[in-house]
Parts: sequence; C-alpha cells; structure tokens
Amino acid sequence: MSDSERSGADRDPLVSVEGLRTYYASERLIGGKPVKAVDGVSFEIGRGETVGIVGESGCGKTTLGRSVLRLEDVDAGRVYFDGRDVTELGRRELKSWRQDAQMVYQNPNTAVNERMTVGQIVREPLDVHGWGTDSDRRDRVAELLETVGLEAEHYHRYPHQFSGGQRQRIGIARALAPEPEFIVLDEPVSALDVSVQAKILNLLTDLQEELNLTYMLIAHDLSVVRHVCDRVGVMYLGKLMELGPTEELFRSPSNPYTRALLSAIPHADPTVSQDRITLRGSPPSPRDPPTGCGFSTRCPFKIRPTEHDAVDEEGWTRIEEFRAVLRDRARNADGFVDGLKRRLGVDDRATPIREVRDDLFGDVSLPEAARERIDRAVATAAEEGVTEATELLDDAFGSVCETEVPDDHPTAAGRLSRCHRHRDEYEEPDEYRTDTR
Ligand SMILES: Nc1ncnc2c1ncn2[C@@H]1O[C@H](COP(=O)(O)OP(=O)(O)OP(=O)(O)O)[C@@H](O)[C@H]1O
Repeated sequence: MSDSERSGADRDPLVSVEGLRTYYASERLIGGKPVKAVDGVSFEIGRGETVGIVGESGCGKTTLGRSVLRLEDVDAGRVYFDGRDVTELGRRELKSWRQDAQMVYQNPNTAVNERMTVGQIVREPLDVHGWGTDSDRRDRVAELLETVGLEAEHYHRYPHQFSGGQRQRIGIARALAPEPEFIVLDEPVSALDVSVQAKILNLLTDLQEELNLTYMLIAHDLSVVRHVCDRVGVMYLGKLMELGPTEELFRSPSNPYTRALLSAIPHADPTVSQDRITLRGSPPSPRDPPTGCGFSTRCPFKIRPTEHDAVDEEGWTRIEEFRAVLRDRARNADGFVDGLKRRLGVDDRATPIREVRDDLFGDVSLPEAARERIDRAVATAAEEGVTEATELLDDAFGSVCETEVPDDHPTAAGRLSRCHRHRDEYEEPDEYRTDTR
C-alpha cells in the first residue's frame, strides 16, 4: 500500500498508524480468550485533515482512538506522530507528547468533573504540563472560553449550570488548552440534541481552520461523518474494511460491509430506489472472530464454490445454518464431558443432526449435488463423528472468505478495501448480483 493510498493523497502525514493491535485480556485466569478490539489497523492522517472512523457499536472505534493516543497499551504495531515513533516513548516523553495529541469525549456530562469550576476543568491540562505562570494560565483559559463560544465570566461557574452543548464546548476548550496539533473526537455530538449538533460541528470545523488542527473523528452517525470528514475508514470486528475519500466512499462503496452499512441510511430523496441490504445476525464476538474475513459470516457477497452455482440464496442460507450447527457441535465435542458421554454411549447427537437436516432442508429445493453432500455429512456424523462431518461440509461448501484474511486492495486512487472479491479471479461486489441467484 503506497503512502498516497493510506493518507489524504496530497497531504503530508501527521499521524501514521501501522499494524496496530490492541487486545483486552480475558477476566478468566485460565483459558480465556482476549477481546481483539483492534486487530491490525493501518492508516494515515494528513496534516489538517479530518479522518472519520465509522462502524457498528463494539467494532473497536474508541479503542483505536485511545490506542493511537497511547491511552491504551497496544499489543503490536506502531504509531508515528510527525515521523516520530510514539509507541516507544517513556513516561516522561509521553506526558510531554500528550500536549500535542488530545481527546474530546462523547458524553460531556461524564467527561467533566462536576465538583470543579469550568475554569479549573479547562486549566487542568495547563497545570499538569506546567504551562506558563499562574496568570498566563488564567488569561489562556479566559481566551479559550471565548474561542469555543462561551464567556470568560463562566470561569467560576460549575458544569451543572450549563446545557449539554455548552458542556461539550467546555470539553473542547480543555482539549485545546495545551495547543495540540491533533485531536481524537470520540462521538463529540452523539449525546447532544440534533439542533445543537450542527453548532458544535461547525465550531470544530472553524477551530480546525483557525488553529490548523488535525482530527480523527469517531462516529456511528454516518451523516455527521459525511458532513465533516475528508476521508472515512469503515471498521468491522477490529479491522478497517474500507478507507477512502468521504464523498466517493458514500457514493460508490467498494466493500460489501460498507455497502451494507450505507444501505441502512434512508436516501434524502424518497423516490430514489435503493437496495437495502439486510444483514443476518449480529457481529461475531471479538473474542472469537471468524478465521478468514471477519465479515464472512454475514456477507451477502461471500464467494461461493462454483460447483454449487445452482444453489439459490435461500439454499445458501440454510446450508450456512447447517454448517454453523455442525461447527458448534464439533467444538463442543472436543470438551471432556462430551467426549466421556460419547465413550459411554450416552451421546445422542447423531439423531438430532438428521432432524436438523430435515428441519432446515425439508421445504427448500436444492440441486442434487448439494443435497447429496448434505446427506453424506449426516451419515458421516453418525458413523465417524461430527468433526469429520464438518470437514466434509467445509470441503464442499467452504469459501476463500472463511479461510484467508483478505489484504487491503487498492480499488481506485486513494481508496482501499479489504475483500477477496477485488482479486482478479472473482467478480467485484458491484458485478455480483445476489438477486439473480
Ligand atoms: N476496557 C476494556 N476491557 C475489556 N474489553 C473492552 C474494554 N473496552 C472495550 N472493550 C471491548 O472491546 C470491543 C471494542 O470496544 P470499543 O468501545 O472500542 O468499540 P466501539 O466501536 O467504540 O463501540 P461503541 O460505538 O459502542 O462505543 C468491544 O467488544 C468492547 O466490549
């Protein structure tokens, strides 16, 4: 991936993130799997640019923002700020760097300390960094309050005397206090009334221009991102699925996940027809993400084996469900208690698999070859075991999407998408028609 693909094509990068991974250890002492909150993320943010990070709840946006600022311990990867590797900084250097890189939080009600006055809240970072003299700090706070649209007289008031929008202005003034170059804005307007949101976004845009700031904006509200960001990164299960200039990405998303996410937004013009993509189920657990592509378990564009081309969408849905049931049983079959039950002959799972097949496939028409494979898997489960049956189904119906992690593919100048369909041997997502299958 070239620099121009990852950064705002023509800008000098201020922040470079390479292969960042942040895992949260399991609370269980033995055998617990970590939460893979951020799982190998790379991108750049150009000087003066705003890069948005979007994705469903729990996909790792906040952890990514906190990891970039080194507020979380990262497991792997590098963050460069102005060419300097900040993943290597010791405590003192880190404290000094933090003046340059700040965070504005989602909820202005919890982000500020209710017992401190507005003046104390805004000046705290200045006190921490030993900025100027006492009177310099007072003057700076008064100036900052005016910069964010409050009044210098608000210095001695308490946060509870302010509205949500005003509290967010206090949070912004505090972040601006140490004169940072870079700010991570974590859902800066999602807790605010819609009428106030635009005012805060406009303030952030004005401040960016005036103070030459660089932003990473985390949001789940796609209209906020579209309004404010130069480029957007779309996250799913700890990974960036797509990255590109905002308007291009909104107009013609490359990645199946981006398509699904955007298809949920109602079109401004209700007469324009749009295909809504309904995703099955919820995202898998980041403790146990799928092997291969993280989106493969829900992707409507999943690559299917060509020998089963004749299977229609409903047929595939049932096959995937059947495979999921068998996989689940195979996982449990590895357990000690289940193994013991099997040896004692009290394991009755072979019969239910036959029943599962009858339930799932009784009312769908499947081509003969597919039905034969399924019947063979049922027989194998009874004769050899459910693990062997699972393998048989993997051989017949498996997909590259389940076994290989897709790379970042450049799909156009300055755009990247992580999907096997961009490889030459497959149809691109926009060529693949699910409705004709
Ligand atoms: N301190 C923590 N300890 C353990 N797991 C955590 C911690 N913080 C976040 N997680 C988990 O990491 C994953 C990513 O969480 P994160 O808050 O980064 O996602 P998000 O996209 O910002 O979600 P939201 O939009 O709901 O804020 C989630 O599964 C979450 O439960």
